Amino acid sequence: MESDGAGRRVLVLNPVSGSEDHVDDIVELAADHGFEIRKTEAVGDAHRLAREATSDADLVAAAGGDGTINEVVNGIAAADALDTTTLAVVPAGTGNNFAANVGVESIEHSFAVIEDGQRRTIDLGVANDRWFANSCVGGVTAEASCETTSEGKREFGVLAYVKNTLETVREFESLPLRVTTVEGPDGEATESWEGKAMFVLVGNCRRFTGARAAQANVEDGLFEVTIVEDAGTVDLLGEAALEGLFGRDSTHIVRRRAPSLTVESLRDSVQYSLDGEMLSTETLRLETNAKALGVLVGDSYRSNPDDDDRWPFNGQR
Ligand SMILES: Nc1ncnc2c1ncn2[C@@H]1O[C@H](COP(=O)(O)OP(=O)(O)OP(=O)(O)O)[C@@H](O)[C@H]1O
Repeated sequence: MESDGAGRRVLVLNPVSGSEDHVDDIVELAADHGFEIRKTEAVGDAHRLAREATSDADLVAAAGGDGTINEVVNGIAAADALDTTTLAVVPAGTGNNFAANVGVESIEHSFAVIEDGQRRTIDLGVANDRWFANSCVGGVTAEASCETTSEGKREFGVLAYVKNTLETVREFESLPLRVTTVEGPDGEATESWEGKAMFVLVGNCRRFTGARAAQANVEDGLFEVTIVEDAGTVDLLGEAALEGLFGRDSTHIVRRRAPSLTVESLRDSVQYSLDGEMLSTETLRLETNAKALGVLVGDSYRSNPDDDDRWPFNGQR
């Protein structure tokens, strides 16, 4: 039921995300919870439908995977309605990374969160002129992300992520890049890294560590940046080699925290994946927009995951 005093509720539904068997359940639950339902029919519809919805709805739910959420966030931003809109997520994609990171476990659970969840104001990222909620990844990961298996998409650690990606790619050329991170509020210095990278992983809501815990601090105005350097002739698919590469003593991983950064290709255009949506460019400028959007979150969401998790920056690893 629509709660007292609430404005209109619109649910943008991608009927072809994930295993495509979610439509009936979501339509029924959404109607029970007072939502008007707008189904997408093609790529780009979720953006348009969300943009249109903001003119008279203050709660917009995105039902689909990370790509659908990305379009909905961009639609809300295009309507200049980030300040006045609350986003809810109904996980109906393959990996549902963003939903997991904000503590939303299933379709049924998402409607419980819509009624009783907490509203947190989270950071969003902007990459050139496109918004993203979860992560921006460049390099082989981006090119391979559409081939990644659903099981692989649920693996969160950088080790599993990189291994899974490399298994889907036979030949890979590393990227000559310059990554310049800008100084942050907690003493982070402006730093420039230049070299050959296999991956550049920029997490807003998502972190890429050796651990499986996936949620980054999404209220701190900072990205968590992980550069995986080209490891040369190592057999990358060997488990032991990967442990050596990406383990705690690794010299092949560069980590930074920064409110903004620039990734410049020293060769051709690079493919980036923004929450799974592709962008190709030579120069990518990334900025956090601190506390940009209200999102309904479940109980397992942590405003500061470092309080109960270990992260390389807090000196515990
Ligand atoms: N009706 C439609 N027909 C075809 N494509 C659509 C339609 N509606 C949305 N799309 C596109 O489907 C793509 C994939 O959707 P989405 O990322 O939400 O699901 P997924 O890939 O199954 O899940 P995840 O990204 O969480 O792994 C998006 O790029 C979106 O633009």
